[in-house]
Amino acid sequence: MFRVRGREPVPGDPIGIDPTRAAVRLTQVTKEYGRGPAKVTALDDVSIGVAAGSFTAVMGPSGSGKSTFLHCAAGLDRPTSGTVRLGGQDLGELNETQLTRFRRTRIGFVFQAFNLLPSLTVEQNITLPLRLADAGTDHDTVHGVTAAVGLTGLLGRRPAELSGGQQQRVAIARALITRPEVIFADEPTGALDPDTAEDILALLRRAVTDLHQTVVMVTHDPAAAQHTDQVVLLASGRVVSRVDAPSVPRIKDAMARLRRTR
Ligand SMILES: Nc1ncnc2c1ncn2[C@@H]1O[C@H](COP(=O)(O)OP(=O)(O)OP(=O)(O)O)[C@@H](O)[C@H]1O
Repeated sequence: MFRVRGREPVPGDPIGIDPTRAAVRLTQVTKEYGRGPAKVTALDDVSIGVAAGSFTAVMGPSGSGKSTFLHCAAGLDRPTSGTVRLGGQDLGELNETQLTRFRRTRIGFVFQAFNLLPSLTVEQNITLPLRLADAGTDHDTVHGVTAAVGLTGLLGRRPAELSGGQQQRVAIARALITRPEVIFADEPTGALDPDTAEDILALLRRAVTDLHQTVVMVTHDPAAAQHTDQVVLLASGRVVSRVDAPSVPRIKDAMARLRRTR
């Protein structure tokens, strides 16, 4: 992701990634909250590309802009300036209705709190994005996805009848069902015990490796981030560092270096 090896960024092409390989591409994105003395620059001129079929972790200290990055990249919020392209679509060109439809059909979301609808069965939760998009629910696709996430046999249950790890599997299946351009995951293992968290991260890894999905995950946890292909470190709203082929020691080292320079 980001820079093709050996290629330096050039003016007008701040990212240096082959655009045909970018699933998400932010160009000079700034996000400000408030005005005047109360103004906060949560993202500060961020240019970054995420290659299709990659697994990326976004890390950084509290308040560094991780959630804002995720919200802007996923079309949940609009940048103050700059452009976000997802699957070739400039999100700034879409009105609110179009953007909502785009999110439903082209983007998958996985949250720490699972965000399942309690009154729906597992199967109904998983197929909800298809029904919201007026798309047909093909039986083979539903069963393929539920088997891939290990939920076979649980389709008739309701979320309250599942463990936390099983609920997160439902959320991941729901994110996968539309085969989105990108799945954005916000602390997806934050509410899980370490063993269950490992299972969920392995599942996200398989979504990338076997199903060729693109996953962007915000996390505080180096143990979670080591499952990814690259870690992007944010500080004060800027991308300050990147760790390829991350391991826990390499991530901790990069974070320690970041703390020393702040
Ligand atoms: N709606 C908002 N209004 C005003 N300021 C905001 C708003 N949302 C975020 N901020 C500010 O923007 C900055 C970045 O916040 P953000 O939530 O993106 O950081 P974060 O890295 O996700 O933090 P954390 O790890 O604590 O969740 C912070 O200074 C925060 O206070």
